[in-house]
Amino acid sequence: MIGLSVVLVCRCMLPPASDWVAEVLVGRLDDDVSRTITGSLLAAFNLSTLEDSAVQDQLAQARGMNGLPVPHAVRIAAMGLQSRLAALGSLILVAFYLSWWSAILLVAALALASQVLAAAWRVEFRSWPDQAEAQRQASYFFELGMGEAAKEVRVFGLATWLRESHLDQWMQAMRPVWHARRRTRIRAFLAVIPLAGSISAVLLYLISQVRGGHVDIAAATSSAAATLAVLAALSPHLTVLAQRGARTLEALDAIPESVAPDAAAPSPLSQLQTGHPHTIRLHQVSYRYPGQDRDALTDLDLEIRAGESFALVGVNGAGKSTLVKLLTGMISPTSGQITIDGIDLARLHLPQWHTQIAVVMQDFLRLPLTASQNVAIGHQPPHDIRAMDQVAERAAFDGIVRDLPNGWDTPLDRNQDGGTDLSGGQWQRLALVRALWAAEQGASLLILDEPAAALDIRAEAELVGRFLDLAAGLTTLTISHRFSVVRGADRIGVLDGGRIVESGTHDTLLRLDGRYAAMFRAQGSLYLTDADNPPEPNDG
Ligand SMILES: Nc1ncnc2c1ncn2[C@@H]1O[C@H](COP(=O)(O)OP(=O)(O)OP(=O)(O)O)[C@@H](O)[C@H]1O
Repeated sequence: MIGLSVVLVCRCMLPPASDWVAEVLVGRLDDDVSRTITGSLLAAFNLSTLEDSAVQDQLAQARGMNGLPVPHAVRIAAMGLQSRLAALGSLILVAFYLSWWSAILLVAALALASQVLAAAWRVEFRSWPDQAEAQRQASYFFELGMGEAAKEVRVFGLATWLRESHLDQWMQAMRPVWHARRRTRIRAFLAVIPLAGSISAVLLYLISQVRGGHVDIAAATSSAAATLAVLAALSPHLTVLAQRGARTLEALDAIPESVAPDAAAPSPLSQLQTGHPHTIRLHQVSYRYPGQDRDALTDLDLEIRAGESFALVGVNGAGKSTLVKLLTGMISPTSGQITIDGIDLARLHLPQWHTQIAVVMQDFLRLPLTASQNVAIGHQPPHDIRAMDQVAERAAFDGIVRDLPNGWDTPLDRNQDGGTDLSGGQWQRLALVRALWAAEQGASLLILDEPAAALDIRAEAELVGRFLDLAAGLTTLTISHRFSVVRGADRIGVLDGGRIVESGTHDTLLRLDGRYAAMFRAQGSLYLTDADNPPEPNDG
């Protein structure tokens, strides 16, 4: 009797106890999972790793897209454990009140049904990982319509196309799963027949025992309830799901290695001398994006001298932004070498290199933070806001700050209390102020990649000119399609077919009458048709 009481008490206590343990574990795992995924992603300096579709699939698996998120798996494992222990309790009751052979028959039938059903579930789950790409695509189409492209999608009437593309990818992902599900349902149905037969046989035996007076009514009631409760233990999907969770855990474990192999600093690291402008050399540098069949840059030789303002021009797709990504260490050359003051960039500690760079990209950051935080991002915030005022004044941003409801402390985000937004051109000015602020903090290489394309041509030329004056003495790399912006640089390089095909001052290149001169004339002739924009080429 004591043994039985223990079994009953354990059965009652088990669910809350295992739920509690599971929740404690889930709390810890949730934290670990998000730290591993976001931590690894943010630690990855190499953008090509993040763009790699194999890494994308692995990330999707680690998030549980094709299996089960790890925390859910823990809850499911706890439920599986509960149902097994509950079944064990029921079987002990059957063995005690009725007969050992009844319990053994139920165990055998339960094990058989569980095996067959688990195999059926496995077939279905095996079809999931192959669908990672299609599922990602489906989510992409959905998010495109909801996120940054929401305006264009609607204006261009792309909603139907997006919906159909989303559905198409989703069906492509789900069809094999549904097919596997249909195939396994019949097997699952057949698997429960022996179990149902065994339960019926035990119940019939129980009735015969009651009629024969061998079992009293209390024992009969307990046995009947326990026999039927065995069915509740038939939960093989819980086991299989928990196993899927274990696979998710494996994918999660592999992430730091595959996403951010570059996060571990190369050894031995070289120390860059700071406090002066740097000379950058590219020696026979080639770069090919993963999965592409041709180079974006080929055997590129280039020297940007310390303190020089260098400008790069080239048609769309010539490789200008790729060069910026290489110089900032976001991608590594497929072959060749980049050196900074003679030190291989691959051997520099990237965070240290980044303190030396101020960059204004085409798609620069717009953060939902205050104006001053947006300027100081990545560098020291001002101890005294007057220092930032001075930088803003030099970049003609002071008027914009004055017009903000709360000056530098205004959140540049309409969703926040007292927040506002800037126009595209004002944001670009802010990005330039950010670069100047970085220079104040010690950055000595300024990279401007189409720095003010949202401004009109005169405002851009005026702003970039002013910016380059302020940055005099630092090494600057300016990329622009506008000749009014690049013509003032110490040296201009023309990038074509992945190589620098011409370089020199504006005047030298015009005299050369090559690619630069042709592009300059072409742009000039366009402006000649616009009475509001004075022609520039003739005065070069
Ligand atoms: N993430 C990427 N994956 C694959 N190919 C890419 C990727 N980014 C750029 N490319 C390709 O590399 C080449 C160089 O692109 P890049 O963006 O460097 O040109 P760009 O000179 O900056 O062009 P633009 O003037 O239009 O900004 C192009 O052929 C482009 O299609």
